[in-house]
Amino acid sequence: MKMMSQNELKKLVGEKAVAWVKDGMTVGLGTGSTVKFMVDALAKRIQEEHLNIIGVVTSAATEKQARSLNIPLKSVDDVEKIDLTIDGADEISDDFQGIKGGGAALLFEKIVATNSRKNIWIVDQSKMSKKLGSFPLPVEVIPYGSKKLFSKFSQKGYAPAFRLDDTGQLKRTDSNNLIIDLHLNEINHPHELAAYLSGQVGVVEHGLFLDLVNTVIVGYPDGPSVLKAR
Ligand SMILES: O=C(CO)[C@H](O)[C@H](O)COP(=O)(O)O
Repeated sequence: MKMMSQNELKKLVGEKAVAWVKDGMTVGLGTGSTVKFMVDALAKRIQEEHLNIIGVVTSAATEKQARSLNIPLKSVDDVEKIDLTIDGADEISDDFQGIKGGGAALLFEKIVATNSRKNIWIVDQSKMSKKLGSFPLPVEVIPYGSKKLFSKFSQKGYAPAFRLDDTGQLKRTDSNNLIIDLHLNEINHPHELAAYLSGQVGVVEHGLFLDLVNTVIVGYPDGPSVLKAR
């Protein structure tokens, strides 16, 4: 069998996922390289099948792509409901908990996901793991007081690192916040950690997406596998 590259696996699941989109739906559009394939495939379906779809984006990057493909868009605040959100993920555990935010879009992604009736994650096989924690956990923080939060995380043994952009400057999110990545290796109690992080003043959001996903589409070299989470 021909080995498929990671990119080919991402394309496979991106194209597969748009089969869940039905005419008339409001669809949350995630962020990242896998979602990019999905948005391309969705635009193609909208055009070829004359579908009436409203997209709700989760980042400036996805907005730019969707607009360039003429996908009609609305803000999360201007739609009554989101039928379905299709997004990528950085790590998914056996029990379908997730880490997201590798693309620094976790805040809008979580707002859209928690306002969606159904959430589908699309990933290549490398994102699946037994237990969460091998992917550094992104925490979005406001700049003021961020060094204090950093010290707290350090004292707790979370091995924090401020995320940098391509030019070596502190990475700014779409909301002009900063990202602290926590190098945890293993997350044994994700709900407890999520509650702790949410309780810290200055933390805007964290990348633990718990009890949120309904369906995961995983790209394997012999084809996509559809897993029902809840
Ligand atoms: O959470 C995200 C962005 O904040 C992405 O969904 C996640 O990083 C996966 O990205 P990719 O499809 O490029 O691997």
